This record gives sequence, structure tokens and C-alpha cells, in this order.
Amino acid sequence: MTDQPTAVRLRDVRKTFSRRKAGRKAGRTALDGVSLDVRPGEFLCLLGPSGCGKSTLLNILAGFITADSGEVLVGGRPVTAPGHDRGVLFQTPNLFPWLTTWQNVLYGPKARGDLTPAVRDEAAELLETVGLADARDAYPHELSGGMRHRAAFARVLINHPGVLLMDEPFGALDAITRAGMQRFLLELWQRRRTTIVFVTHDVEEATLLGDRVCVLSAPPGGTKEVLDIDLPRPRSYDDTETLAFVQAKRRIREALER
Ligand SMILES: Nc1ncnc2c1ncn2[C@@H]1O[C@H](COP(=O)(O)OP(=O)(O)OP(=O)(O)O)[C@@H](O)[C@H]1O
Repeated sequence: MTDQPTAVRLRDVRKTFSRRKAGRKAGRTALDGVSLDVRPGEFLCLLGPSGCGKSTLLNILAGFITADSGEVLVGGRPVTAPGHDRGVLFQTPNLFPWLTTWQNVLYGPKARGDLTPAVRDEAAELLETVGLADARDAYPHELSGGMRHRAAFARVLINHPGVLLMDEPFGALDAITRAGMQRFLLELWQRRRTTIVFVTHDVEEATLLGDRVCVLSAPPGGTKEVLDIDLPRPRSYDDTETLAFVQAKRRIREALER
């Protein structure tokens, strides 16, 4: 049997954070054996109870921290540090407050000495795509929450990451803005088919967005179950009221509670 190509490969990933407790060394195990393959172009949601290590896993994939043991491959290469092959989006968009939308988007190419006319054209196109063409000269504090998220998207997408790593990106948004961002993300993914690993603790969000949902067990996290969401694409928020959606959501909730 030949191996399927994988965009992300995790094998028995473990991580314990050490800390001092009453003068003695103690440890908190965040991940206790996570194994998972993410296929190229797949939208994979990571779901689990609070503290099960979702952000830890994402930070390991991003290269911000290292696993104690196990295999962590992105695009077939071991992750040893952050890199432009992975775009990371957090709950709080990390835009530079002293730069305009346009300057924020071009920050990566500029830092790499890659500010060509073609890249500028692409930045302009991306700002159109994310609906921020009119806000190119605005500073982050002049943008709404949703606009800041879209600017952060454009800033990541200009680097053409092979994998997008998203850590509860819409968790802090109000319900309407959040639904708008979910729609935006679905449309974007439908067009670009970038591999996405999306952390959420919201079962409905995972059902709406994911091709598959990886449910992590209660802390310390390990892979509990991986479920297929075989709802038709393209999906929209209206689908959340269909019987098939409600059934898929129930299957995930049951896996979470098992
Ligand atoms: N830098 C750190 N130092 C020490 N412990 C940490 C550190 N980062 C995370 N932990 C611990 O690791 C465990 C997993 O944390 P993590 O943030 O990855 O969970 P999570 O599933 O993302 O939680 P939530 O859904 O609440 O955001 C927790 O017990 C947390 O306290």
C-alpha cells in the first residue's frame, strides 16, 4: 500500500510544559500522543474541550514551540521553526498598529526583499478580494473587528502559505460578524483550496466549515476520533438548518461527550 500524500503529518506528538511548584519541578502534560494526517486542500477542524491542547498543537505546527517527542511534518518537511509555508491567524488579528492596511499586507514581501510590481498588483487584488480596497490607507484602529480579520487574512495570503493555521480566529467576534467571516472563509477556501487546520470549540462552526473534524480527548489531549463531514459543498449558513447538518452536528457532539 502506498502512502497518501499529506499536507500535515502528526505522529504520537507529546508535549509537557515544565514549571516550578512549591520550589519543586512539576510538569503539565498538554498533549499525550496526537496522531493525524491532513490531506492537501483539506479543511480540517480541531475540536476539543478547554485545555485539551488545541492551541499547543497549533503552536507546534506553526513552529513557535517544539514537541517533546513524535513526528511533525508540514509539506513532508519536519517543522523546526516558523516559516512562510505556514500562515497563522489568531483570535486577535496581529496587525502592526503603526502601519496602514496596505503596508501591513506588504510587510512580509518587503521583509523578504520581494516588493516587485507583481507583488504590489497581487496585494491590490487581495484587498479587492477581502473587500478592503477602500480601506488600504486606514490604520488598524480605524477598521472594524471583521475588517481587521480580513486585513490579517490578506497579509497571510500574500505569502502563499501551503497551510493556513487558524486558532479560534472568530472566537471574539459578535454573532453577525462571525457568520460573515465564516462565509468569507468558505468562499475563499472554495476558490483557493489552501489546506486549513482550524481550531475551534464550537461544534456548529466545525460542522459548517470542516471536511473532517479531529476530536481531541479531555486534557491531556490525544486523538480521540476523526469524523468525516460529508455535507455537500459549497456550504452556507442556511445549511445549518437542514436535517443533514443537525445530524452531523449531533455525531460530533456525541464524539466529544463520549
Ligand atoms: N506556555 C505554557 N506554559 C505552561 N503551561 C501551558 C503553556 N501553554 C499551555 N499550557 C497548558 O497546556 C494545557 C493545554 O493548553 P492549550 O492552550 O493548548 O489548550 P486549548 O485546548 O487550546 O484550550 P482553550 O480551548 O481553553 O483555548 C493547559 O493545561 C495549559 O495550562
